[in-house]
Amino acid sequence: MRITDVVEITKPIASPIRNAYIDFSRMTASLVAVVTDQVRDGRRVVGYGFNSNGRYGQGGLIRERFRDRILHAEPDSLLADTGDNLDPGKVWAAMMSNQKPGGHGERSVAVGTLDMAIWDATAKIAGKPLFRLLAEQKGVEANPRVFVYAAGGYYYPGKDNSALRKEMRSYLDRGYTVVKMKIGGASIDEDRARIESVLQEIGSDAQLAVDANGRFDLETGIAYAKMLRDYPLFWYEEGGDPLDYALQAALSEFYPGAMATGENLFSHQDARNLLRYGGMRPDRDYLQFDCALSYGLVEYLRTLDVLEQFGWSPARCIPHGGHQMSLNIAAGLGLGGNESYPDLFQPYGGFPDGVRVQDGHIVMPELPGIGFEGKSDLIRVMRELAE
Ligand SMILES: O=C([O-])CC(=O)C(=O)O
Ligand SMILES: [Mg+2]
Repeated sequence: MRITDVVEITKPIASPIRNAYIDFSRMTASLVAVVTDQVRDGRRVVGYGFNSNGRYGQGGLIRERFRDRILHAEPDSLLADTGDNLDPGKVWAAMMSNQKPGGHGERSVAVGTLDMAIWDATAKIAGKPLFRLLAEQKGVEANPRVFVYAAGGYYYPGKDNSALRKEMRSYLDRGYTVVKMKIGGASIDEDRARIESVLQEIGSDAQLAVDANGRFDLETGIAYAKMLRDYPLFWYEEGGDPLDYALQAALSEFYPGAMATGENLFSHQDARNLLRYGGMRPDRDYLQFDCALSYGLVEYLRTLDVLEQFGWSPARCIPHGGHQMSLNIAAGLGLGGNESYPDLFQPYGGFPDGVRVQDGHIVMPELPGIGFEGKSDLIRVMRELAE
């Protein structure tokens, strides 16, 4: 068997929203297809992938570098020892040949996008949902019921606190028990008023997480920590620059509640440095590494090994990104849950049709691969690319 083609298209996922750092008015994402010569249920096996929001499409890197490394590799060198399926680890090694270590830049997004498609193809060839395949490989029991929380609460032209409350209420109406909003894109007094307004709205029906998107310097991060600790929040996310581990450690001295970070760390080495130097607390904090931005699941498995080495449970991981790939990892390998953007970044995010959030959880359907075929608006754009 072999991979016969790798195709990429860069698609807009623009919206008028803004966090504390960027707006999404020109945001794009790469959609990729990895075409194989295999046929299952009368259809050619094609694996699909896309990168999460926030880092733009990676068409240049995918088309000019990584695609060729896959297609020029000796086909048998990409296969499992059984010879009847791909080995995602070997495809990963082919993509990363002749790459220096460190300085991860955005090549990790290009590789993560392709890696998603390779795992999709691999699980489809095996005829199983990816989460079942992962649990089997690891020798653990899969749990198809996954915690999800609703991320939104962006700054938006003309959006006042009543619109923010209405947005959060709509997430509760859709079954979520944790909601997230942005902070750091307004004054601290305004943000306090926004938080109080949302807390009043959700009452005891749900909990609130807040996300500063890495905006704060140490002084501002501490000022926010002191303000935020007045409230029973689910977590305080990404206060300062993602690579400033000393800042993260200092913030935790001022914030006794749960903190979350990691969506902008793109390698297991960066993850390890966060655990070494970031003062993160394994009994309460959350890690948000997103495989689609950070060299894919082959690398995420290394990151999970690092966690284990440092005494962290995979249950402390709730990845960024809101895609079905991380849902599979959560269900297969026991992560604590996954992000979800109920109203944003469609058709890429979200769940297969018919999956409903109940009591803050979804149940994974038994679809071969990642499950894209179960989401009609998504599989339509995927098939336009390669079938
Ligand atoms: O606004 C963004 O870039 C997305 C983000 O941080 C999140 O989902 O946690
Ligand atoms: Mg975030």
